[in-house]
Amino acid sequence: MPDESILSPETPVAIPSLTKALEQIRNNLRPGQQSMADWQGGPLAVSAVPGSGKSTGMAGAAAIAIARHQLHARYQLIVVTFTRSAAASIKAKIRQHLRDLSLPQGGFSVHTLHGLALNIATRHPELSALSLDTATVISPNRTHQLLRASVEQWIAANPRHYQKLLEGSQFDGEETERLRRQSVLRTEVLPALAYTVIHEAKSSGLLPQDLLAIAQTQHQLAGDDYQVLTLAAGLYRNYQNQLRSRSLIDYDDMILAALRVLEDVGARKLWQNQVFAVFEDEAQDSSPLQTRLLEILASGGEQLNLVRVGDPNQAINSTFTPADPIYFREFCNQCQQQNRLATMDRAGRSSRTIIDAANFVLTWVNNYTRHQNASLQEQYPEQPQLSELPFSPQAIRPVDPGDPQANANPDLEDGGMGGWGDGGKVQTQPSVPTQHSALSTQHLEKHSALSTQHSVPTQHSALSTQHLEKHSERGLELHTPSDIYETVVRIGERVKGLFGRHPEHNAAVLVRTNDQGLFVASELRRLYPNEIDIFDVGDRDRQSHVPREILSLLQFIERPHSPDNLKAALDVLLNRKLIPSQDLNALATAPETFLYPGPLDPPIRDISRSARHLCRAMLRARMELPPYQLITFLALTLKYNQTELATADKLGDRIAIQASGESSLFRIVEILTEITQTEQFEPVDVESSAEDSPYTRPGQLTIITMHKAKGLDWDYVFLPFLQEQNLPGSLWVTPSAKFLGDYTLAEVARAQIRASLHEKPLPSVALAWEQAEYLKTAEEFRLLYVAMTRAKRLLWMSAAKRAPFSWNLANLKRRNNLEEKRPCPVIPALKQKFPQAVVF
Ligand SMILES: Nc1ncnc2c1ncn2[C@@H]1O[C@H](COP(=O)(O)OP(=O)(O)OP(=O)(O)O)[C@@H](O)[C@H]1O
Repeated sequence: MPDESILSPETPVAIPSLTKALEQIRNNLRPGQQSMADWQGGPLAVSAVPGSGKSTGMAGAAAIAIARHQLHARYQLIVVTFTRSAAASIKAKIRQHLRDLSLPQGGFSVHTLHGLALNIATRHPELSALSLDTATVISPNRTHQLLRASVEQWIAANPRHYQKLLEGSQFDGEETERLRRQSVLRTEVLPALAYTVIHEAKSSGLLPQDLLAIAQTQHQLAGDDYQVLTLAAGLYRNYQNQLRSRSLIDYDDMILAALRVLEDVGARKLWQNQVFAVFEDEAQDSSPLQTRLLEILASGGEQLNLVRVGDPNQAINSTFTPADPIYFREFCNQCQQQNRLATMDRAGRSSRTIIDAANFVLTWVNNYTRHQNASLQEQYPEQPQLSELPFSPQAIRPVDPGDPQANANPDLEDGGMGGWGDGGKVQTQPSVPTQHSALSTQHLEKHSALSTQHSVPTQHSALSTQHLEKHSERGLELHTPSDIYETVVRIGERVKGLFGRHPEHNAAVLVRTNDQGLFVASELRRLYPNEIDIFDVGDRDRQSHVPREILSLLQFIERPHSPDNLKAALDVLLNRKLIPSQDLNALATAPETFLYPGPLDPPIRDISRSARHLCRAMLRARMELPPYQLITFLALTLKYNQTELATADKLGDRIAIQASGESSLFRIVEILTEITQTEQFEPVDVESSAEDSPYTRPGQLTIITMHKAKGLDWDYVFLPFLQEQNLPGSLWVTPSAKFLGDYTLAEVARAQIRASLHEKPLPSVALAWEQAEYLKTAEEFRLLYVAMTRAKRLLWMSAAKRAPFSWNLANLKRRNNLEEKRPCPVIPALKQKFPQAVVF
């Protein structure tokens, strides 16, 4: 590439060494990535397949743009991505490039979309009507008090409409049934409707009155006996009033507040003058409103300096945000017309077989959906084309020889010993007779049906070893364990074998739900104590343990004479390993004797001394510290790590704002109780670079949901429990709410809002329900695709023959609620296409 395309002719100092260094960055990129590096201005869309190096390419392109345009702290490149961890990782990459180029670090900043919006909104409180000194950001869940209060207000103000809901599709007036229905409506159906609709409408920029206007354009939609959108608009209005009266804001408010700021000409100019361009990663996940924000920031000059990089096939947020993949596809189409679309279809992450399997699934699912679409079209001939296909037809291709990525498209080096054969070996030649091998042998014996069922045992292992030699080279395994317990044993054995040979590699089990993750983690810990290094991300995310633990301790210091409070506090200390194991009930039954014994009380046992000491220290702190400082004190007492301390601080700030000056311990406990009961209090992520990510450490088996796994990769990826019930699954009406009909109000409302946003006619209730189902199915298949494309060397997939309907851990431990389950429809198709990969 000639020098002048790296440093533009306007660049005043064309330093030869800098030019060379920039060229080197560019040369280390693939052709698709280079099109980002060559960007000089104007809009650019980059549609990229999984593993093609979007973030790597964007970091290189960002460094080149910063150097080329001599950006600095007052005229910056803004890089935006979806999650905090992705932001930390791309920031680290850009910093490294700038260090290599000996350039200052001020020419760029990296944000999440919400972080950027909050930044803009809080700098201009007078325009945004949002100030963090007076407002608190919340992310209410379905049972949040705000939603319940909005529902109650609506019921009180709309008795006739409510009566209609109570009557449902049929009602004989029986009193117990009426009470039951009331309870279902108040606690389940209406809060769910409010939760879904408020988020859908608000993040699309619709106000309650807009929703009402949409409802009123439509006179009597077929089947809309409950006037769902009118009802939803009422709930939304109440919610907004509640927020305002309590000085709270939610995440959607932040984007709206930032847009309000940018509507002001002066403020807009101020921001635009500081922004040279915006680079957006994961663009398929942005809602139209978020995109609007970026467009405004990027249009300070003569043209729109906006580079959007994404993969419409990895859009997995469309069922809970309005980030429908059609928006990014549209942007790509517009750019294509101006010859400003680049594609990146080469990817070096996965082995060829894994790439083949992912490509196969993409095509298969589109064909499968086309069929479904055709039959719906027959059912509803008057409606326009239902929806787009789940996937854009973009195939992943392995990289060309000479690619800059070392060891691209890596094969599985498994010594020909992989697969269930590792498990088989344990069965035939148990290693050291540890407690574990006894356990797993016992386990395997329980499952001996699995070997005898399929073939004579010896023949089976011979067969499978032979089999494995072939397919393990290929890096794809398709298992059909007899049930979910055997699934975990197969994973455990396989992981042990692989890590035994390659301790430098990493692995992950990707699950569809947190409950499944909890089950896998608990089974693996039981079967392989201290043998497999497990990192259960769900467990960490339940950092709701921070609010819960602090609450238990505060409740204790507020009412130390309550045996329940003392017991809960001691439980926390024991869980954190701050006191030795002992019978806590014995201590908790007589709090006073335990805490401040009189001269006649029997002496305390040595083992309980540290417990008494810690409890007394906490009670002393109550006397000596102002209430807000107690949270920090307790966090230190619990010896929290860095992330937990940061989370506790965030919690303290949040409570201080919400209590607005009323700083009694009683009030703090009250607020914290509400937070633990109704919110997912998000833990603080302490920044870590991609290389040092806690999710991908060598020798570690990470258990993580498919959603969270996005953007990450591992050498070995296990996808268990691919049952049709979970993937794609189907929308479901709880039996308790069936009196309203065979659909949920929330999904119908969402489909109607979406149709209106996409400027299509509002669908009837029956069709809205079908569309919601269609949307969900498409997204579930994209989720599977994301999960499959996380694997580098081994992709292990399984659909057990027997699985539970619900994944309640207590029931699963009793092993009595398994049912025959059909596999996800992709699995039989994959088996047919890749017979070598089938493991019996
Ligand atoms: N030009 C390159 N040179 C060397 N390695 C590269 C290059 N581009 C990408 N890689 C490597 O390829 C892998 C995938 O890259 P990256 O995570 O950026 O992909 P992605 O497109 O963002 O993936 P996904 O969308 O699936 O999350 C990483 O290990 C990265 O280091």
